[in-house]
Amino acid sequence: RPDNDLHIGGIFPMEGEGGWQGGQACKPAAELALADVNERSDLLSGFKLLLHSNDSKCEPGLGASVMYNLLYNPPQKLLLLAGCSTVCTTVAEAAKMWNLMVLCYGASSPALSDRARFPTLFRTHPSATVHNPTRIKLMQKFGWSRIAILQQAEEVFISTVEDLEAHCKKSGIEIVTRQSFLSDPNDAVRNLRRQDARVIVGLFYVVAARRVLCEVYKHRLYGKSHVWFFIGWYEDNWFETNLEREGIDCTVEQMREAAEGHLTTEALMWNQNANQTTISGMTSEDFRSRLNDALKEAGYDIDGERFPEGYQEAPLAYDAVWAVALAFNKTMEKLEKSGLSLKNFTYTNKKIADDIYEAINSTSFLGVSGLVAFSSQGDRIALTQIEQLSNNHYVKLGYYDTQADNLTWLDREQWVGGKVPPDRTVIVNEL
Ligand SMILES: CC1(C)CO[C@@H](CC(=O)O)CN1
Repeated sequence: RPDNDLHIGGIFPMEGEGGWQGGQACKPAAELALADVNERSDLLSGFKLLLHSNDSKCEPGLGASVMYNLLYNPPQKLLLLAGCSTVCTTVAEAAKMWNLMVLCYGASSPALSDRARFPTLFRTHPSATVHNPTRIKLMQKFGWSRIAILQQAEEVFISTVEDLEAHCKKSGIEIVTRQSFLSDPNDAVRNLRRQDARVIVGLFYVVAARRVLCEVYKHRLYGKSHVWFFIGWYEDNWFETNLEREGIDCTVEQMREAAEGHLTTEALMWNQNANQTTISGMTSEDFRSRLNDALKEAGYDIDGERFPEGYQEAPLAYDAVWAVALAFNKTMEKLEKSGLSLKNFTYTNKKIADDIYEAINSTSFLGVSGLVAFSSQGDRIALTQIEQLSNNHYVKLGYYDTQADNLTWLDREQWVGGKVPPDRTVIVNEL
């Protein structure tokens, strides 16, 4: 092998039953970025970045064996890219033993924000807790200080709720009840009615969300006296599809009626300013058309049935490769001063690993996913977007920059009863 190649490992969830198969769009996106950074003569001074990847199926065990094979088969790898929270947890917990940085492009679990367990983890995918300051900001904007929480009993939602509770406590927002369910939300929704919950934050995967919405319809926990916060990364028509297949005993009309007016929050993964040139020279829309071509090449049909999973997160994988290239570039410049290069890295060389860590830690560039920068826990710092479902389609209500505490509001919200629903029963004294 020529010795001016720098090698990294890539662990992508391509197929598999459970979890997220986001590697389908994220792997092509990462490969686009590799081609782009290797084109740049001003990056990596003559070295080429090569990606060696395998499928984890979003299974931690398979992810571990893929990692083992990447590490114990030449050439030596300098860093690992990975997707899926479960796989990133396993890979990032082990990687420190080989002094390897791990860059996760598809991991939302709040548990990963832990430098003690994951000292070399960085992620271009924001943690699920990124929604919480936005939820609080909206509650303060609409004067809601009495809320309820309904969650599915899954690790990512349990730790997100713990973070939300801490934010509520700090902001003086009372949580009247926190209901959780494993797969049948019936009792939990009934308890919300009993507690007269009016503003409810819902945290569950999309299949559970359909079951919740039908129960909400049955218990009449919707309309002019209730506000729901749902997660914003479900498909746009999530509340009216798969009803038969999943045994939902509500009609499309009933689901639409119950869903009308709900709010959603989500992390922004595509740079909003569509004609802003990013570090690669592309705008995010240029990236979209190149990605679409690459996906068609790979046999996907982005207008039809074979839509690739991970399309939404593809900018995170593209920018993860740029973050690696820029960090390696910075590290090479530093190493050259002492006559060394990244070719001197070995799995036992903590010194060079620390240089790479420092370089990634100080990342700051405009990527197709927006500004790429990491918190001290290695978490992606990201903007969030707020939408509302009005007449069966999502309307953008605004954006929130947590770091700057800046809410951009478009004044498009509509309320079923014509005014902001109160967070509790209001007793009107007849004068
Ligand atoms: C927004 C979503 C769908 C959250 O889960 C991520 C996958 C994971 O955390 O395992 C991918 N992106």
